[in-house]
Amino acid sequence: MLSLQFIRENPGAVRKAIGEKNVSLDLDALLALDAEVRALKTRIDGLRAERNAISDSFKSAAPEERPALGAKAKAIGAEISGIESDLGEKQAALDALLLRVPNIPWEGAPVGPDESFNTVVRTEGTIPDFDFTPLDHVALIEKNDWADLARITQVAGSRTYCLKGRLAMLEQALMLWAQQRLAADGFTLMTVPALARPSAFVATGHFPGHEEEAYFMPADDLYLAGTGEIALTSLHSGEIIEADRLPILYAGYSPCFRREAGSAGRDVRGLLRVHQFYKLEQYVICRDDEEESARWHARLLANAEAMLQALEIPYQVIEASTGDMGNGKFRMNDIESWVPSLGKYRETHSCSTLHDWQARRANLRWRDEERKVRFVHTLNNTALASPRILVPLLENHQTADGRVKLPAPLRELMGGDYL
Ligand SMILES: Nc1ncnc2c1ncn2[C@@H]1O[C@H](COS(=O)(=O)NC(=O)[C@@H](N)CO)[C@@H](O)[C@H]1O
Repeated sequence: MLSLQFIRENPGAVRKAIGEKNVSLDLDALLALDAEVRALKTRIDGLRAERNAISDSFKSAAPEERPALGAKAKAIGAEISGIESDLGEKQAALDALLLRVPNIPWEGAPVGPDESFNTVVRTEGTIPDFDFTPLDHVALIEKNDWADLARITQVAGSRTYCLKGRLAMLEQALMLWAQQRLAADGFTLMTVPALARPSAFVATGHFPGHEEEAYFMPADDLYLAGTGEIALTSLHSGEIIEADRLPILYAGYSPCFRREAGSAGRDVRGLLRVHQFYKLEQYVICRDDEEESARWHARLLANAEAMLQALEIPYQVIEASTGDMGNGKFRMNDIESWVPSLGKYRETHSCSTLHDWQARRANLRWRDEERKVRFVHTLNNTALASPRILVPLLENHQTADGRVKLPAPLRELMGGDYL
């Protein structure tokens, strides 16, 4: 969310962001509502002042004047409550529109309505040149009995899986390895719940707009989050964080649930796109300073790239277009990992700077050195998301005999050179 003051003072920039991010929002209607709300508040203030003047004069008024004064004060009170109910409705309508105002994208973002306008920033790693016909991850799994991808669906429905044996162990080893790396880098590991209130989805910007992507439990008024970002963004809601506690660095580990409502027919084979997965999330709360946010964006991206380099997975870094980055983002870089069986790169990480857009929605504030209370900045990036990361890992490291050679950092944890 942007501040009303910023919107009033920069309507052109906001209108441009609405257009470049393909947001359906009538800014003129928002500004008109804002003017009406301000006019009603001014009117109420005037009437309250008038009523106060009457009550002040009441004491010194002659007895015969008092009934008329009382009647006037009563009439003013009735007029105020009439305006207040109108104000309440208009304020609610204004608040709903404010939640839809997109963040201003950084000037380096490719301008375009969707991911086809994303650009490749850099490509790292060597795409494997197999001297045999490589298998895809499903064939490798079936050959080695590393998961159940079929019978489990009679229990859990489509887009579900059950990792088995060494592959199940590898997922745990990968997560521990990534958690240890982030802990060594100053991030506090947090195992956060997927259960979350609707307000937590509003805070991140998932709601309004993406309600159909989340599983909902009406009896509890709870949703299942698709990312640990949701719990971490609202964890400190309502607090005023002291300057010396910033930056707060969390490594949020959680199960993630997504209905994939809009993905019918896409990635239906295997582990790329499932309803329940596990993610280690890099999350930063820092002071509202654009340079500091830019430094953390680079750090979160570098952390993820370093992991992919250690795992010897070829990848490319993507600069997200204005239409692909989403409402709340100032900047988003995805990392796409090479999937041999598809002959292309597929997204495995997503790194975002949001400035104070989430902080305003989550009421996340800090007290600066001059004791001024301000909204913080938030950032997030995937550290590892499994089982999707297993797809490039298995496929890039497969051998002619259908085994998988483990990248060096995992061999000790996995007790051997091969999965
Ligand atoms: N349905 C899914 N199945 C498997 N993995 C998924 C699914 N949806 C997302 N992911 C993984 O989770 C990563 C992050 O998802 S994201 O929506 O792009 N971004 C976020 O959730 C941010 N909080 C950064 O992690 C993706 O890059 C992908 O690796």
